[in-house]
Amino acid sequence: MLAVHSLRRSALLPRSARTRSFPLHLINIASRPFSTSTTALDAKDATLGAAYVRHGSIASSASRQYPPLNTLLPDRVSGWPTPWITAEDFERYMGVLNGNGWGIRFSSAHSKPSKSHPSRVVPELLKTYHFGSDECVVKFVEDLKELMSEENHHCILRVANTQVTIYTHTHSARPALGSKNAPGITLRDVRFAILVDSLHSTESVARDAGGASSSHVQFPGLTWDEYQNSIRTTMAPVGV
Ligand SMILES: C[C@H](O)[C@H](O)[C@H]1CNC2=NC(N)=NC(=O)C2=N1
Repeated sequence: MLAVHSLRRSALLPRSARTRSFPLHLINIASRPFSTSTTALDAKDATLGAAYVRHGSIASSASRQYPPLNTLLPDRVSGWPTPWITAEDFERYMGVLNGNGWGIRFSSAHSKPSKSHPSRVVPELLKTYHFGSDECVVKFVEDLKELMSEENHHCILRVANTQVTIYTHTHSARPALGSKNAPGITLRDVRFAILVDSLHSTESVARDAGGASSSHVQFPGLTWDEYQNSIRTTMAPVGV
């Protein structure tokens, strides 16, 4: 596990070696068919790995076309706690995010226990990126660090050789219908995920063969009802 804020800049590539600076130049991410598989992710993260399916191997009987991710970037969110995504947000963003390799999981791995939320289980967006070299991983992580600072939004990174998994949820958040604050997925996470994808695409373009690779793991898509159901069964103690 690698918390980005623990990375020392000196351990990373020098600024002069970098090919991109903010603001982000969003490039087209081609819209691709997305399988509307209704397989729910297991609420326990231990079994989640079993739900991983290689991109392209999911049956595409009910595929839909979604607009390119970069046309969907939500505006910067202000204010805390941030509301959880609504059914409308879910419909608008989750299909296309899922089609681009993002999944939702419920996990207690990245949240602290509190009186109002003893189970610590939190929904989070996650995606695994594969890179062609260590240098690309370092470059990606450095750019991520900058993105987190720009967005004032902090994710968890897991780096395993040339594979980087990103997990994002909003700590200071509020269920749409609940009265108590509880961490969850908000438009901050959706926006962050889209920006990370554009970052990765930019890295791919900036680097020649042997650089970033666009291959990713495809998660099964969740319906809004399945998402709500998982929230109810895993986060019941917070009264949502
Ligand atoms: C005060 C500061 O803006 C907050 O602590 C921000 C920082 N980064 C954050 N990142 C995430 N993921 N969730 C938050 O609630 C959050 N809060």
